[in-house]
This record gives sequence, C-alpha cells and structure tokens, in this order.
Amino acid sequence: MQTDKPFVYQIPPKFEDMIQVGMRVSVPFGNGNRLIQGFVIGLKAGNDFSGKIKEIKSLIDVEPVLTEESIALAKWLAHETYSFLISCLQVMLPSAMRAKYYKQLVLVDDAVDPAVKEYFSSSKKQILNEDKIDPALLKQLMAARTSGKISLEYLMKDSLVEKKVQVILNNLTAKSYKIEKDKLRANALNLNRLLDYLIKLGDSAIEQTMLEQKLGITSAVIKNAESKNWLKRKAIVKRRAAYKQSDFVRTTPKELTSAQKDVIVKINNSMDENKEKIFLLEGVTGSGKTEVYLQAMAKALKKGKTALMLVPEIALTPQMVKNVVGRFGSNVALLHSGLSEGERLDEWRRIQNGRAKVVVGARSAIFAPLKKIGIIVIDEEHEASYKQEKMPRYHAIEVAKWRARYHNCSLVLGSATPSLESRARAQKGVYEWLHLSERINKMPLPEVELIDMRKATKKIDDNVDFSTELRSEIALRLKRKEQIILMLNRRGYSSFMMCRDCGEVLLCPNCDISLTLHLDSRSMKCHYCGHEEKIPQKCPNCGSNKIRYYGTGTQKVEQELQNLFPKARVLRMDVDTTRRKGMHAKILKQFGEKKADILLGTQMIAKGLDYPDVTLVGVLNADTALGLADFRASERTFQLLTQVSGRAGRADKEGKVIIQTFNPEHYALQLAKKQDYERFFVREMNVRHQNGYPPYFYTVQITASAKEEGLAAKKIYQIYAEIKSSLSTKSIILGPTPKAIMRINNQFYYQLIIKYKKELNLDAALNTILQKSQKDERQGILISIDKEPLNFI
Ligand SMILES: Nc1ncnc2c1ncn2[C@@H]1O[C@H](COP(=O)(O)OP(=O)(O)OP(=O)(O)O)[C@@H](O)[C@H]1O
Ligand SMILES: [Zn+2]
Ligand SMILES: [Zn+2]
Repeated sequence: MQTDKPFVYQIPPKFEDMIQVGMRVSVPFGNGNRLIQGFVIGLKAGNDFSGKIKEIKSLIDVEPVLTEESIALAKWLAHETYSFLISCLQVMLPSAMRAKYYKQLVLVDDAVDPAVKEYFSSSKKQILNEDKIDPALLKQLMAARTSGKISLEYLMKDSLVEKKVQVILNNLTAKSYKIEKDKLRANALNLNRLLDYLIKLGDSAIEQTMLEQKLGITSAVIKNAESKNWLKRKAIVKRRAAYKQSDFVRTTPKELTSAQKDVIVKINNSMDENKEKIFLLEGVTGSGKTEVYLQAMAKALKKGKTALMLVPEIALTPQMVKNVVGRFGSNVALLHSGLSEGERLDEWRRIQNGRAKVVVGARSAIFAPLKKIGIIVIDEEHEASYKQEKMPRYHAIEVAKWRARYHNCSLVLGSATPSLESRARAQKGVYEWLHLSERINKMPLPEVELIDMRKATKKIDDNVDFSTELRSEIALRLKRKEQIILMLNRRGYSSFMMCRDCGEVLLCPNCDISLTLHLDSRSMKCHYCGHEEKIPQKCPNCGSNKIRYYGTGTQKVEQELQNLFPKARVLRMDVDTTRRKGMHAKILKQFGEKKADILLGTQMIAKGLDYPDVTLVGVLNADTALGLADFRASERTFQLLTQVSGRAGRADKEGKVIIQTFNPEHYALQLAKKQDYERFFVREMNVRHQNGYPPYFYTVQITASAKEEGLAAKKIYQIYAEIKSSLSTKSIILGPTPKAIMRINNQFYYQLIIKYKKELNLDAALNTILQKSQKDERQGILISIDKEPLNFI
C-alpha cells in the first residue's frame, strides 16, 4: 500500500555525522518491523512525534544519491502530476537503485510434510518465488506457516551492484620467478607459458579472463599457480560501458549554412545571458537541426556547463549516437532501454560524479543528475513517447521546463512537425520560434503522390497491398540500385471498420469522431459520448457490403514483396524482428551499409534516419491512424506522413514518396502531400477551436479500473459526481465511458475526461481523489489521474 507521507526516524549515534539528505537508508517499517528502503528527505533536531520512534538500521549510500535539485523536482512533480512523492523520488534514480524485495521462508520446526522438507533440503532458508512454485506446494508451505513451523521474512535486496572482475597481479620478484622456472618441468607447457607472462607483467595487472584467452589456459592453471603463490588475484570494479569509444570517428563542427547561423546566434545569445529561455526550432526534414543542436551543446560545454539531449527511444539510432559521441567523445553518457540495468547504472554514476558532461537519452534521461546544465535539447518534440503512461505521468517537456528554470538555461524543442500545443505557444510568444524552412544544400523536399486505393484496388487483386504505381516506382529504384523505405502503419490495427468501396469510416452521430469496433460486445462505440450501435452489414454511405476491419501485417507484405520482386533484398523491422537486444541498431546498420534494397517496417522507421541513397518512400496504408477515435488522429497522421516522407532524397538524388490511402481528400493527407506544416497548423487549430479540444482547452483524464466491471463503473460515476460539483459550468466532462480496450488482463477500465480553461477548485478536488485512492486500492479499485493525456481512448 502506498503510504505517501514522510516518517520520522531516530538517527543512531554511529550515523550522526554521516547521514545527509538524499541518501537511501534501510529502516524497520510496520508491525512486523520488516526492513524497507527509504529516502532521507529532511533532517531536524528534536521531534514532535508522540509515539515511539524507530531507529535507522543502516545506510545504503555513503553519499547522497538524490541532490537538492532532484528532491525539489520530485516534490513539484508529485504535485503537478497527482502522483505519490515516493514514485517521484524513485523515478529520479536508475532502476538498479530501486530496492527490490524478496520473501524468504525459514524452516523453524522439522516436523513437516515430506514435500515441505524436500523444499528445504538444500537450505533452511529459501527465497520464495511465487511465480515458479507449484501451487499445491505453496499451499502446503502456507499451512506450515500458519502452524508456526515456517516463518516468513521480507528481505530487501539492494541491487546496487558494481560489476567486479578478477585481475591477476604479480606476487614474486623477478629473481624468484627465475628460480620457480628452473624448478619446473619443461613439458609443463601451460605453467611455463604463465610464468613467462608473469615475469613480463611487472607492476601492471591483467584481467583473468583476458589472460586465459591470451595464453589459451584454463582457470585451473591459474588456481594451480595461485596455490604456488606465483600470483595474486584481486577483484576490481569495472565500468560497464554503454558504448565503445573506439567505434566512433571523431567529427568536427560543420560550416553552418546562413539559415543555421541565424538560428544558432539566437540560442547562443540567450546562453550568454544565463537566462531561462525556451525555443521552438521548427525545421523541415533534412534541414540540419542536428548540427544546430551539436554546436549549441558545444557552446554550453565551452562555458563550463553541461548539456542534456533527449531523443525518442526509437530514434536513438546508431546514427544519432555516432553524431553525438563523434562530436563529444568520452564526455557522453548514454541512457536508453537498450542498455542493461548495470550499464545504465554505471552511466548514471558517471553523470553523477561529473565525469560525463553530455547526456543523450530517451524520456527518463530528463532526470539525469547533471549539474550546471547549460542547455537542454528535445529532438522530435512532438513525439508521444515523451509522456510516461504510468505514475508519475509526466511529460518530459514539462520536466525540462522546470529544470531550465532551475538552471537558468536554454531549452530547445526541435521538430519538423511540432505538436499543436508547442506551435501555438510559439505563436503566442511563450516560446521563441526559430525556423529552418529549407533543406541543406537547398535540396527540394521530395515529390509526394497520393494513390487513391479505392480505385487502385479495383484494378488489381483486392488482397494485394501494392498499387501499380508503387510497384513500378519500386522496380525503377531497384534497377537504379537506389534504396527504398516502405512503411506499414500499424497503429489502430484492426480496430475500426472501413468501406473498401467508398472509404467511409463509421462516425459517431454526436461527435466528429469515428466509432471503435468492440468485438466483445459486437458493437461500434463512441469513446467520447458513449453512443453505441450495431456493427453494420452494409456501408451506410454507399450500400456496399465490402466493409471490413482494416489492417495488414508486415509479414504478409514481406511475402508479397518477395513474390513481386524475387531478387530484392528486404530487411523487415517491426516488434517481432527487434525484440532481441541490439537488433534495431543492427538492422539499421545493415541498411546503411547497403546490404539491403528495401527497408520494410512499422512506425519505427519513420524518424531520424538519414541515408543518402534512399530515393523512394512508400506508405502502404496511410489511413489507420485517421480511423482512430482520438481527436489527435489527424495531427498524428500528418506528422507521421511528413516525417516518413522526409527520409527520401536527403542527399544529392531527388526523392519521391508514394502514399496509398482511402482518404486522399482528407486535409491531413492533402497537406502532408504538400509537406506544408504551417497550413496544417492553421487548419487543425480551427478544428480544435470549433470542437473545444487542446490547445484551446486543458484536459485531465481520470480512469478507474477493477477486476469487476461493476466496481470500476460505480467508482467512475462516484468520481464524476464529486468532480461535477466542484467545477464551474464552463467546463465539460466527457463520459464516463468504458475505455476502448475495456478489459486488459481481466481488469476493467472506465474513464472520464475533463475539459476546462480555468478551474480554481480542480486541483484540490483531484488531490482529494488521489488521497482517497489509497483506500480504494484496498478494495481492488485502481484510480489514475492523467493531466494532459496523449491517449484519449
Ligand atoms: N552545415 C551543414 N553543411 C553540410 N551538411 C550539413 C550541414 N548541416 C547538416 N548537414 C547534413 O544534412 C543532413 C540532414 O541534417 P539532419 O539529419 O540534421 O536533418 P534534420 O533537420 O534533423 O532532419 P530530420 O527532421 O529529418 O531528422 C545530414 O546528413 C547532415 O550531416
Ligand atoms: Zn461505402
Ligand atoms: Zn460520440
């Protein structure tokens, strides 16, 4: 259970001069006095607590892991995102530093069933693994516990482990080695070789595994030598490297174009003023935003400060790493999910102790413990992955703003397709708007052609995913030995219905939002107002019976490609082919080395890739995102199509883009075809204004979930009543409704969304809900509060 308040503990005399705010300690907690991990968030003399005060048991850290800044940030975050403070403190640290708890069973009385005895055969203490244990045995164990024959203990394992390796050191003088060698039989080859090596080793040391490899000997030989006192073994801490320095060629700053210069001058000036300032760098695809980031970051370093750069997880490609590590060398720390826990911990430590001055990472890297930050860069700022979907539900941009204020530094938000919220703020002058409107070397943006699949499918077999136009363009590039990127849009896979003849997507009569298919209830539902109707047999628009779930798979397309172009070398990139660690990078590397002609993938190939030989981009299905019942559907579609189109024709060869769609008239597609972000912005702002959506309104989403549908529904209506009474009449509540995927893991989800402009009482009302949610949790009802949710359904 969450206990979201600080507790008072006594500092035992032995820790008196050592304990500091920001350290982790282990303390007894609750009636059982089991040990748990806690954070020291304040020190005070005397106390105003009337009960008996427990003592701190031990210190987990010898120096604080939380800084003054991170504690202040956590407090703000808890308030800002309606989260528990403890979750916010934990999010500041790498996962390896979060305590993990184990249950341990201890046999106290031998008179137990044979099965139980067997369980304890290797040791009287066993770590209980509830997932792996046979349920029948578990039942017996629990019975034995009730009768007092077994006791249950909670253990905290601090996984703050450093990686240790064994190194070999000399133990004898050169002279003694000579004597040993003379004693040795000549056919003791391994020992002879080892002795020769040790004589040469002198004062240095070598890792044991390396020595074994080098001499082709086993650890038994080393053991033997150790017993003869020839050598010493010692465990030393080894840094787990996130990247190999030697893999990167150092690069020097590029001569900037005049457009880039105009932009960087503004950023540099603001850095010289040491004032908090937010820039929106809107630059078309291939306009050289990365070089601007790098030179601005270099400026921060020159001023003796540090630099923090965020990129979406999926864009943390070998190319991006090459760019940054190439420029800043060993100053760079990388933080992303491709690293092991240990690697991330070691990178975090390098940042904390000031050895890494540049941090590049995905969302959670925004909490990197850099001191004296001079600049924060957020690339692809429109990306939804910057928002965390579990508590604390923070948006990295909001955290970045807080840190920019704390450090009085610059924040640069960059994108070819900024989020509407960001672009609107630039409009109002909240952010300074910087614009790169042309590609490097004045290369044109690629020509985009929309293919109307309502007509195309009639010409060819209904089941084929390639129009004749796309096929002939692919054939042409294959002949010219140029490269092709094909994207299959999988978002919203099979979740909505569309007519194959007229392109009609079923809409809600009350909202301008498409209905979502619910297979469990066999109906179409609106997730905004609750409207529900039967799944139609015929298209309500044209009467055709060719209406279907929309969706296709990468594997099916790959097969088709092989049939159409048997000689083409295809790389497929989707969740299946990238599940294994490092595969994502590997596939991109192969493509970059021209070991394939076609890169076929899902959304994950849309951004950041910069390959000069790619001259054709094909989008197989542009529509799935449009069909989603979310008011951001048009924005996401426009962003995705513009981003993926931007992969074509980035160097000296002209690019071409083919987009297959059932909705060629839709403004998101028409404007993506022109790659005209500015016009899209104006148009979409109009739509948002008319329908009362962000950025014209703020939003909060409240979700209630439970194993029993009734409980979740009852709770959300109760919250609805409470919230309603505290809101002014100007605000709107959408719902309550079940969520689009109402049941996940047998948990039922209900939600409501509050739209408001100004609500003085809302904050207090939401905090009350949060505090009460601890009680709800005991009854199996989970409540979540999400400020500015990016997912409405
Ligand atoms: N001043 C420059 N002189 C020469 N080449 C440059 C310069 N600036 C950038 N480039 C090159 O131009 C290409 C495009 O730049 P970059 O990848 O930074 O674009 P981008 O704006 O980030 O695009 P996207 O939004 O599509 O990722 C890169 O290959 C980069 O090396
Ligand atoms: Zn129709
Ligand atoms: Zn509706």
